[in-house]
Amino acid sequence: MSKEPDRIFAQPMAQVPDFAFNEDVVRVFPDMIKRSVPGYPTIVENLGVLAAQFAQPNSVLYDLGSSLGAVTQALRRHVRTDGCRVIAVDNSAAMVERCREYLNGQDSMFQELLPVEVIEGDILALDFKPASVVALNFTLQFIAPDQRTALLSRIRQSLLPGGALILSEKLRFNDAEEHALLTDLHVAFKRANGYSELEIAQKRSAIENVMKPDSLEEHRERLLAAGFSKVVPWFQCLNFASLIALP
Ligand SMILES: C[S@@+](CC[C@H](N)C(=O)[O-])C[C@H]1O[C@@H](n2cnc3c(N)ncnc32)[C@H](O)[C@@H]1O
Ligand SMILES: O=C(O)C(=O)C[C@]1(C(=O)O)C=C[C@@H](O)C=C1
Repeated sequence: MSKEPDRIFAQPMAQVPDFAFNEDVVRVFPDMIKRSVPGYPTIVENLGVLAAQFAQPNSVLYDLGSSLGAVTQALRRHVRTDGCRVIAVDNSAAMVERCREYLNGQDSMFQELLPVEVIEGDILALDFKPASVVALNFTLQFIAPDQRTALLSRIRQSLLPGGALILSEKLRFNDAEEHALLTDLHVAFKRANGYSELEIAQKRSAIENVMKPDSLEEHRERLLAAGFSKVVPWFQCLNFASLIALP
């Protein structure tokens, strides 16, 4: 994986453009996401551990909004179920190209990994195959809010008995004091990881139009409305959380 440090927002910008998963972001993405999302390495590795418990023989494991394939690689490290294959989907051409390179690297280092297909495409237009594990790792927050229930319903329809959706998201909080505290602590986390006040402020304006976090309550209600029967949070670090949703 690229070790290039994220300096995308380090210089003052006259106008901060909306955040996009372009070439510049792809180059620094491993560094950016690790320094921006508290608990990210723990979530990714354990997503593989969880997936191994839900994987059903001869089914598909989806990594939706796969970026550079960190989740796909974790699925391939942990899932040993017969006949499973991974389908990773992302609509950023730059991400998909680099993701394929990294997965070729994983294939050359390890034997007997699950087969994987990386699709460049919109997850809203995906024709889902019967799946036992679907991972949405910090992807739903970038989907237009009015499209989210329909997407989750389609995922629910594709899930086999015994399977699970694993959904990780940045959260907002309905309680203003809780929201302010966890937002401040997230800023402290970024500062501790070497981001300047300018970088933090410019990144905030870049993502505010494109990334719309929901509260835990909204996630729970929407997942139930989409047909899931049970929603179990398994991880939270500051304002970032991951949930298991059972069909
Ligand atoms: C924060 S990143 C996901 C990080 C990744 N899952 C990981 O764990 O490293 C969000 C990704 O979702 C992708 N994305 C956003 N909207 C999408 C859509 N409609 N269809 C497919 N991919 C999408 C972006 O291109 C981006 O790569
Ligand atoms: O909230 C922030 O400041 C973030 O940087 C979060 C976040 C994310 O949650 O996906 C936003 C964009 C990048 O993909 C990396 C991290």
